[in-house]
Amino acid sequence: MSSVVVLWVAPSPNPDPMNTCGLVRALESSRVLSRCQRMSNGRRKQTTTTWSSSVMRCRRRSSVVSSSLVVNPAGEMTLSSEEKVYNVVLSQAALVNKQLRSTSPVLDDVKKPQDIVRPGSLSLLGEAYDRCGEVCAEYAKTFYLGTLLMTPERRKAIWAIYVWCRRTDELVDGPNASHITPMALDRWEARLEDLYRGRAFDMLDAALADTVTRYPVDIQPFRDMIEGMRMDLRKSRYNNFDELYLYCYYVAGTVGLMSVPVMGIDPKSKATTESVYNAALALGIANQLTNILRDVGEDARRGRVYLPQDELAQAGLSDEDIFAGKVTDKWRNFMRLQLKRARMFFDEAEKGVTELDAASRWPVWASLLLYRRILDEIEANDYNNFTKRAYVGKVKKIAALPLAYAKSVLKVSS
Ligand SMILES: CC(C)=CCC/C(C)=C/CC/C(C)=C/CC/C(C)=C/[C@@H]1[C@@H](COP(=O)(O)OP(=O)(O)O)[C@]1(C)CC/C=C(\C)CC/C=C(\C)CCC=C(C)C
Ligand SMILES: [Mn+2]
Repeated sequence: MSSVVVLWVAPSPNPDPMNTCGLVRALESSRVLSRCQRMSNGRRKQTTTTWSSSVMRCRRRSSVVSSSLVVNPAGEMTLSSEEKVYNVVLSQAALVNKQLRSTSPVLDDVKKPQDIVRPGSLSLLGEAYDRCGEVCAEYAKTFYLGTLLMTPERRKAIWAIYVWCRRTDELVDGPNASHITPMALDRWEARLEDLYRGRAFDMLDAALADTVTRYPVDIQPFRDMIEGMRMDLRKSRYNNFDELYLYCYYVAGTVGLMSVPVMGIDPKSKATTESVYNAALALGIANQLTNILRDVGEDARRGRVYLPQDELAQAGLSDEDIFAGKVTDKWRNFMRLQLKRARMFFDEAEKGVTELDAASRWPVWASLLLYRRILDEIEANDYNNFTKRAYVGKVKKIAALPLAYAKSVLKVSS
């Protein structure tokens, strides 16, 4: 298990049972707040941070240097989502440390024995990966183009992961979504466990089964993504940012953790593996927050509000305002803070992109720049995310690609 040291911090004499810690003050003070950052050996050091969440404000309210604790709806102190997720980051980083940063031959060059002894299955596997590439090209053209810069082995592995994620998302978001039950998700998870044991159900699973034998990709983020889909089935409101953070980790932060072992870390990088994983997690969270802010109206029409209820209340807003869909000054102010937080996660992510293997940086930069642009478009729409979909036009999209390329070559962050 992970070596994270869970600091027990005495609860404040007057804990906030509703966890109503808000975003405003957290953002105001985020640059000076101390955050308990973990070091690669599992110890922690105090450092200044730009991260912000209502959780942090709770920590301060506890009048301690730092706490990993929040108060749950039953009024009990419990580990914050950030802390729970960090345990996954640590175990994934440990797994990768063992393999990616060892002096063993580059994984790309390793021929798996079964490829040599079973040539028949090799071509089947080849077909499976090709199909993954086609699906990827169909659903995410820009991203697919980016993967073409990667080495052939890495590109195929990323396609296989992409396809598994896309299929998982389609279960709850696709045309058959209304028939999906928790039991169906249990079956999907059983299939995942099987493929990790080398027993693939279909050819797309077979591609992933092969990928996970080639790269140190832990199963936990995959399980967690399925958990996120379960959460989506049973929950349509989020009391606070801590709850939302966990959801964002499940459905998107996991993608970052799955991808880095394949994309690789620059052998010249001085960053800790853990910090790169943290950045990958941040990019997933940033993307999902952006997705949520873009789709407020669309989600509301499905009866869903992914915005933290306590922050809405603090802004003088409620679900009714969202269903009414009127852009008021209250809404604009609320949105400004939400955008600010999403941008902070993008900033955190940027620090890690430059540490990735050179050939993997471009698609990540492209995806980061393009997704972050959606936030600018929400502003340009005067925060009307009820009836206008923030969209990055083709010209802007194309213009972002050489910029992404330059950033990946020059190894700079903005
Ligand atoms: C280069 C790159 C982007 C690699 C990721 C490849 C990959 C495996 C993607 C899978 C994405 C996927 C299908 C996820 C399923 C859940 C889901 C749909 C999440 C939402 C994505 C946006 O998709 P879309 O706009 O199509 O949403 P709709 O379904 O239409 O609503 C998400 C918002 C999140 C996806 C999360 C990422 C792409 C995380 C990327 C992070 C990394 C690749 C880590 C990079 C490393 C460092 C160090 C920064
Ligand atoms: Mn979706």
